[in-house]
Amino acid sequence: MLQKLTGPSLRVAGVYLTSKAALHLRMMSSAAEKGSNFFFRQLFDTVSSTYTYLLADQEKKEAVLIDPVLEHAERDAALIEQLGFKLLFAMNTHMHADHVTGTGKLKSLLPGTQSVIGKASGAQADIHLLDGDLVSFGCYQLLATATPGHTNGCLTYICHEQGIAFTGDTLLIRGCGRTDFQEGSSEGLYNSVHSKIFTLPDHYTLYPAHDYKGQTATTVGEEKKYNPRLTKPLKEFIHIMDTLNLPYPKMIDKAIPANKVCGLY
Ligand SMILES: N[C@@H](CCC(=O)N[C@@H](CSS)C(=O)NCC(=O)O)C(=O)O
Ligand SMILES: [Fe+2]
Repeated sequence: MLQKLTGPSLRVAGVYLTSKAALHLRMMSSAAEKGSNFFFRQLFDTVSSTYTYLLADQEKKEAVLIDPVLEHAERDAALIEQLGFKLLFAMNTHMHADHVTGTGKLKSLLPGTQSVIGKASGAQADIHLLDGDLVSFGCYQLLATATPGHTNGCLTYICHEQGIAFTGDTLLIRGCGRTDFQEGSSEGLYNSVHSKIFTLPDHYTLYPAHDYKGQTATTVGEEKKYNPRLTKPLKEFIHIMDTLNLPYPKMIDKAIPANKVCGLY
């Protein structure tokens, strides 16, 4: 289920929740104290070093998949079926440049699944999210939070009930997404991270879309202290980003047109 944040709101960790969402959050906090039925699995693509995340409510059996890779759509669908979950949403954090998304293929492998991406990405999908939209699965919610900079349409998905966030390529472990293509903006990325991610509680665990060194997760507190780029003043950050000299992603000319149509090209 997709909800919009409207009406009275409560500020929690730098974001505004409607009174309904805030009530839900308080209910979930007490549920977590009693024991959680939250399912979490981090999956990996060795070719593009992409992480895919399967989240589910194990009682209600409703699941979401974040940043699936086309070549692993069968693997992911088989896992979801084995676990008895219903995949509600196959979601992207942004329009990827380094791999083709599996969202379109998952829709045909698991009928009833809806594809989801940020509206500002310019990509096709069943559901286009705006900043502040809530994506529900079972008794859990992901708060879509606009974090432009790596691309215009980048979203960070925050699950306040679990104290976790999926940062896509906006914030990588001890790094961040490059800003030299897809309408990238170093200043935009810096502001997104400082206003939307570094304002979350220090203990929140952050899961990126990629890691190239075998690292799996980080926390807000760690990145605020040790991120070698984002701990610097804005001017220095922009200089770092301007002089990264990263090679052009090998798949970009194929991936972007394919990802505009959910990987179905
Ligand atoms: N070599 C890889 C691409 C590596 C790359 O550019 N990664 C992106 C995220 S995927 S759009 C990035 O933002 N990297 C930042 C960094 O500091 O590494 C390929 O050819 O696909
Ligand atoms: Fe990216």
